[in-house]
Amino acid sequence: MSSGKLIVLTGPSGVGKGTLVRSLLARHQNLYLSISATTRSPRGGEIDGQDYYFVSVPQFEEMITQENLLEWANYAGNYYGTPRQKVEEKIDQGITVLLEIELVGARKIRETFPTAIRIFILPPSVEELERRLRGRGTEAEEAIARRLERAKEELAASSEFNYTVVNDELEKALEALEELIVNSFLHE
Ligand SMILES: Nc1nc2c(ncn2[C@@H]2O[C@H](COP(=O)(O)OP(=O)(O)O)[C@@H](O)[C@H]2O)c(=O)[nH]1
Ligand SMILES: Nc1ncnc2c1ncn2[C@@H]1O[C@H](COP(=O)(O)OP(=O)(O)O)[C@@H](O)[C@H]1O
Repeated sequence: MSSGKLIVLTGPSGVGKGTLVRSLLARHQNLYLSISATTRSPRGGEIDGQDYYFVSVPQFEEMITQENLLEWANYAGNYYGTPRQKVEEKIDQGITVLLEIELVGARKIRETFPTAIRIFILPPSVEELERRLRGRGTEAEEAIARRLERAKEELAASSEFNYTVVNDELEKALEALEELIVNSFLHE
């Protein structure tokens, strides 16, 4: 059996990564989304072990020390990281794994997992990105400002990725992503 693929999705906060990933998983039951660990507080409606593993800073630092994370980063004041074991298990089983992670983590994966396909999701414009982020209504103004600041750095790095997809019309962006993922199966 051949190994599963690793697909990395990165893009600024508010661009629609979560929305796109949810739709992809609904349409393709054979994809596995890695659940990250984070020290950020859960948002209303988020479930521990489903959206994230919500952990304390000492717990997260222990995961780093024990080398339990495939990659990790500090983003807008909180730690985020990919638990290693599950991802490796799924790939060994021939299952395609999605990581939805920020830029520092995606760069790390490029080094440690060079066969990963790294896709950057772009907004139609910075104005629209800001509208989506505010429209989501999940962050306080200070957190929005930090995310927008970080968005500029991330957008400037989009050319480092294997592919970019503009999330203007959701359905079109989904089709473009599906195409890239399906192609990754064909070009072994
Ligand atoms: N490096 C890394 N980034 C992650 C991980 N999990 C989530 N992120 C990224 O952390 C950033 C903040 O995530 P979150 O607080 O859920 O906010 P949102 O993306 O605005 O909904 C996003 O860019 C996520 O893609 C992870 O395991 N590793
Ligand atoms: N193609 C799109 N057109 C308009 N709004 C979108 C589109 N994709 C996502 N959104 C909206 O933008 C907001 C941010 O999307 P979300 O998936 O939470 O982004 P991210 O996970 O990248 O931070 C949400 O309110 C979502 O419904």
